[in-house]
Amino acid sequence: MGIREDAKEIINASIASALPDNAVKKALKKLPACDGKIYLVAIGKAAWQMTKAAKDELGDKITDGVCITKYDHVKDQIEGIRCFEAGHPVLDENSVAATKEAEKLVSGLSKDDFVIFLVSGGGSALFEDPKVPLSELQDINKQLLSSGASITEINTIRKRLSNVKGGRFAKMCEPATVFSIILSDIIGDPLDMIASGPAYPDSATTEDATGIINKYSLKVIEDVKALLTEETPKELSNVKTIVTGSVKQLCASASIKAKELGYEPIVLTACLDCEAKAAGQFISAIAREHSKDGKKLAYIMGGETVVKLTGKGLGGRNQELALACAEGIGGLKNVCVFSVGSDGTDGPTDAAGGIVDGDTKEALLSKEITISDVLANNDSYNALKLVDGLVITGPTGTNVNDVAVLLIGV
Ligand SMILES: O=C(O)C(=O)CO
Repeated sequence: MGIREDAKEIINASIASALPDNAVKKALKKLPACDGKIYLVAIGKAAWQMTKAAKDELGDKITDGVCITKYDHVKDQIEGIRCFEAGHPVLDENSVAATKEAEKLVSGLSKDDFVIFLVSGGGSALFEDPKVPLSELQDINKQLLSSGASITEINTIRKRLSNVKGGRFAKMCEPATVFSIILSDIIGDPLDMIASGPAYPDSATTEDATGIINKYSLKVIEDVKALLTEETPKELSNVKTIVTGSVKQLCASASIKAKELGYEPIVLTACLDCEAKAAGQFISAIAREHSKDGKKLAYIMGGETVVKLTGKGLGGRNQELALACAEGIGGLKNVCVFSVGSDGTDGPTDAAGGIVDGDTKEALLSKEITISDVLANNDSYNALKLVDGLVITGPTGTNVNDVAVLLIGV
């Protein structure tokens, strides 16, 4: 089998291991006895998959439920659950309409009732009842997403402009108990930041929020500035939280599969969070150093890089990482690098990420395309498409960050 086929096996195995089904079922076995009714609200890119697992586990014990996920992520109807699709990475009117359904579901509950709240990344855009006009919030989200701000910084702002984020959804559920199961897609599992923490006390402060606006020179209206000075709930007494899945698991599975395929796996980090281009350059330096070692090696990195948009092209952080790497590994015959998002969508594209090898740079040059120009225009999708460099998985049903692997053959 060739090195690219090995790469594809590692991609499939690591994503499959990060599916939330078993984790959700296991967590629900810890659900205390309930004297009232059980409701379900699920948000995020993995919401459908998590809801399906919950329904399989609890069946008719769920009185009613709302599942909100990204477009094309509802795989089928789930009996007794209303599934909605909405805009991501920037929210839209469907995000707001679906969120209103969830709000209605949890209003007027009793202290004996339970809300099973299934949270996954992507929830910030999909689950929203804005405190500012939708168009204003969409504009701020676009500015934040292209600024190079980290997800923690982005969500610190989002929380203050929302009626459901930053612990406020849990407040709406009072006096019912919220049983929150969180699939982590942020490095270090900061529970208040994943999907902007609708059921977790906010650790960030108004000073943090204002600092972020200044740091990235964001243009915001006066109403927004005023909201940033309002504090979010710092304590919640009705929430029990279980965190499942993470990028560490994604890396561990990549490592197991690589070993099975005869590579010596080296997990370098599960918290890669620099600029995508820088990560690609770094990985290519490792490739140049070790490509002549005469051993099959697999360097594994998990995390979530960032992209500071300078151009108008199409791409995503994983595709940029892979393409940046292609520049530095050009000519190395025994090397392949991929970077994929476990959710199956990288940026606003239909690709999960990118895959490159020592021939990629030459293949692009033969089409008069230089990698530096493509990166300057953030157009990695269109370049990789021309050289069989896209990894397409479709929506995977999970969301636990990204994994990048450098494979060195003999
Ligand atoms: O906030 C989100 O929606 C994220 O994707 C990070 O959890």
